[in-house]
Amino acid sequence: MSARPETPLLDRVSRPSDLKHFADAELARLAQELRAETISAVAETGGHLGAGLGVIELTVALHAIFDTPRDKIVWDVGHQSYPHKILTGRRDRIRTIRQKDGLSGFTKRSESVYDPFGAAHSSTSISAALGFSVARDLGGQCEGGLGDAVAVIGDGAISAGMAYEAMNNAGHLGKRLFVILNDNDMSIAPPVGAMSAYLSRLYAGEPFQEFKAAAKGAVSLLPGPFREGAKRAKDMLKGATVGGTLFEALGFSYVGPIDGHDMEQLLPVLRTLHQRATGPVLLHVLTKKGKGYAPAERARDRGHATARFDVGTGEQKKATSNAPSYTSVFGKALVEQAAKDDRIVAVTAAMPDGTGLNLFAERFPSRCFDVAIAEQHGVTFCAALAAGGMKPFCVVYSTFLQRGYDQVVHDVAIQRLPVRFAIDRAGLVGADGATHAGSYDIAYLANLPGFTVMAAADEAELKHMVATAAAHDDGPIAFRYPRGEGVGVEMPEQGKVLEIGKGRLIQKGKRVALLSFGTRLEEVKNAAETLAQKGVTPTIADARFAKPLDRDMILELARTHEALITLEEGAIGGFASHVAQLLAEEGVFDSGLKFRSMVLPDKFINQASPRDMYDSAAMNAEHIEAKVLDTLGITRIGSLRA
Ligand SMILES: Cc1ncc(C[n+]2csc(CCOP(=O)(O)OP(=O)(O)O)c2C)c(N)n1
Ligand SMILES: CC(=O)[C@@H](O)[C@H](O)COP(=O)(O)O
Ligand SMILES: [Mg+2]
Repeated sequence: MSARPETPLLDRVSRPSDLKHFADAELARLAQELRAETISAVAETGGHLGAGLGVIELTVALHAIFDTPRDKIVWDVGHQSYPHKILTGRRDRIRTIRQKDGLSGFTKRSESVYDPFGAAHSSTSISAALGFSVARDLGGQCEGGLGDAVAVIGDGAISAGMAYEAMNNAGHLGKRLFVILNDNDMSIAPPVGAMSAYLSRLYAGEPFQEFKAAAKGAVSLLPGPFREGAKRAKDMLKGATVGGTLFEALGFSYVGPIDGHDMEQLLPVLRTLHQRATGPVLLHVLTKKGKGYAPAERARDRGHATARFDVGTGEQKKATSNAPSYTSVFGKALVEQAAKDDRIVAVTAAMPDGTGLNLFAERFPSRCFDVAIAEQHGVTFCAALAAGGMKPFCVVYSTFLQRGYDQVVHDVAIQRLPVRFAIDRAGLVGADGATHAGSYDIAYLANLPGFTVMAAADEAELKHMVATAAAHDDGPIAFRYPRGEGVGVEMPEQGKVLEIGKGRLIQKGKRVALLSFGTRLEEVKNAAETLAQKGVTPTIADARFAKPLDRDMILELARTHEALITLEEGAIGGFASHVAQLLAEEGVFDSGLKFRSMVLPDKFINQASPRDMYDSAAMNAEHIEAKVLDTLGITRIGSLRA
């Protein structure tokens, strides 16, 4: 472990109000200490590094000028909030971030009064800040009080429609509200789209340099609101406003762009805005993702997310893997299918690397579309691609597909369009916690008429499902697979097209049948080994499909066993509900089948390792074993219940 940095000024900060006693030069030095502390902490824990390093100065300046927790700072996504957490009384726990029982990697209301609004999915901050402003003006009350509201939103996050819905509303209402556009010209990958190009144009011209000089000149004159300084500051705001920006058309005063790492610009400009704003203001701040830590600045993703690392060298401490990741298996399998069929196209919403589509983009650049953070648009775009005779793969994390659910129902399912949904990060994902859990897709897709829903039990199955989806033209089809590496099974040369609605028998046993949907199958096999030592040999089946169900196989399992237990990495209302519905309708319960389901519990599970999270969900091998024994009346499971 590297030595902790010397932080004499930061050591004097236990809450943001302590910053009020610092002179501007001290605030600038404090920012450097905060940067060193952030690097040192993330080196120990891993996590989102680059975004936080890019907003160090902004974080200090906001807390020095605004009055939190009365004023509400809403960090979009929240992955850049580590420095904010350090300044807001959580420094002593910052080295627990993203760990079991530790701080969340995002802002979280239950964690601190200084996190007025939780996040993790992007582009919600302006809506939330506007809500606080309106509540304030209507006399609302909340913990910490209600003062100003400040949304800090990145250039990536501001690509999403929701941000414009909020600005449209805010511009109309005209209430005092601060939006800080943190423009580092990066999303997770380099940003794409016309909006990104537009933002670049805003700072391509000269005003930036003029503004810098004006801001520096104003330092000695501020803060007296009615003295010469005020006049200079006001002139500065007027002069900096680039006429005719999109933001002005939406009813905001646009200010900037300013250098977000230069406290001599940030402090006076923010002070001026704080003193004088009467309506919605958008301050455009230019920053560098990963700022101040060379390995992050150099990295392709600017240190967006990192494993634990050595501070001196920047070398990350990654565990070696024994099997390929599901994501890479998917990426390669899709390239193989696309090489045979030029109607296959692929769509990602700002996650080309995370979804493995980078491989596809390299090979078929004209058939791969990064639509930016715009899941809703991405889904409808795919629907029309399908209507136009293409074979679109909408490749998305389970949790982010939630954003596009109406589009899934209205544009895809109702029109029965053959969009292929490749759903990565299915189930519990680990360090990102509850906001990123892929818990709901089985339930929210399998309830849609005409949808085919599959889950891969291992990486070979995933390859087959890619082939199956490519071949499936009869309506929408989805297949899900988890974060992380596969189980190390032998990989087939070719993906084979699976028969729709047919599962597979893995092991024939007696008394109890374990019907698994997805990658719990490995845990089921492990449980079966231990059960065998206790004289119980379960039948094991892989359902493959939650919709359509393999009715014949399920009814046969029910007919030939005393007990049937389903398993899935999803919330209540998914695969098990469909099986239960089938069994009920077929009258199977009338003859006394013992039916149990192992689903995610009805609670949000905080971050931990995936294994620990499945432990708290009571869904690992030992829980399966206990469930079998309990169901068969062999022993009770009390001690293993979640
Ligand atoms: C709805 C949604 N889609 C995708 C993501 C994944 N994601 C997290 S951060 C991020 C990039 C955000 O870029 P930006 O807002 O510019 O912030 P920066 O990291 O550059 O500071 C993405 C795509 C998300 N959190 N939410
Ligand atoms: C903040 C955010 O939403 C992403 O950075 C997310 O943490 C990525 O998750 P993976 O590490 O699973 O790609
Ligand atoms: Mg950015």
